[in-house]
Amino acid sequence: MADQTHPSQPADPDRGPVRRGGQILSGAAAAAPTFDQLLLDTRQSGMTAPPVSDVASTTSDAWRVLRIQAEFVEGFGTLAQLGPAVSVFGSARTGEGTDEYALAREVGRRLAEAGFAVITGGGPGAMEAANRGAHDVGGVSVGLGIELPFETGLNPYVGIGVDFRYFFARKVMFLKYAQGFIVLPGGFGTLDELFEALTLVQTGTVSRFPVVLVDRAFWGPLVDWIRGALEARGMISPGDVDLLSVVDTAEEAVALMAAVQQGGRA
Ligand SMILES: CC(C)=CCNc1ncnc2c1ncn2[C@@H]1O[C@H](COP(=O)(O)O)[C@@H](O)[C@H]1O
Repeated sequence: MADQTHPSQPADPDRGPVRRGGQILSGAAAAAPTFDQLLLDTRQSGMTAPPVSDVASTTSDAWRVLRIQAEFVEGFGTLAQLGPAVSVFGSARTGEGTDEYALAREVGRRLAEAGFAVITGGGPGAMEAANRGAHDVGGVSVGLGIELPFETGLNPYVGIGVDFRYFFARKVMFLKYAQGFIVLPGGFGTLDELFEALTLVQTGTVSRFPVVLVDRAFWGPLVDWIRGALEARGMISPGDVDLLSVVDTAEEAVALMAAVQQGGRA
């Protein structure tokens, strides 16, 4: 079978310690699958899907629902009192010292200065920078961490942190406790978070929810493709693309959030 190992997901069981659920794990414990893998990755060797008749495995999937439920309870409990907040997404690989990092940090700072809590995925890169910006000015800095098969952990600028085992539970929190999304340049994870929000706004599941893309040069080709392919071929309605705002600066992005918060158009 072809090696499908992702460069950022070392499969070596002898790798160094990893941090999961607030614990430092090493050796066999570090190599053990995450809860999300056990639930979803039934094709990987050692985690084969049970035959339908395997009552014990089927029951264990059912029991997993209780753990999932506990995750929602913890998230709701921690975030219920947050006040106005904006979720900021962007690449986990954005390096300190780059323009993208500075932009994310400025977004975090300006959001905090405007009275918003800053919610991120709690990881490195743009997430760290946005948390850091909020932290710089004494703002509320939230990290919703995710257990991953390789080393991760909440960045040091997270003030309120919740560690999730299931991606889907964590995604509910990004939406439920935010007044809008600011999306910085990023990869698959960022696109996933962006398109989930857009689908919910498009279908009217959430309303008055601004989705702001920062960096025209980066996002412009995607917006052009949405217009030229999705809209042109009738896959979305005319005007759906306007659910996205595209700006170049942190100042513009935060001003849009503040305007919607004060009763303007999303
Ligand atoms: C160096 C590395 C890959 C670390 C991964 N550590 C992570 N920690 C927390 N959230 C993450 C991580 N990777 C991806 N995400 C989620 O996916 C988005 C970034 O994914 P990407 O780098 O654009 O695709 C983030 O907004 C975050 O919610």
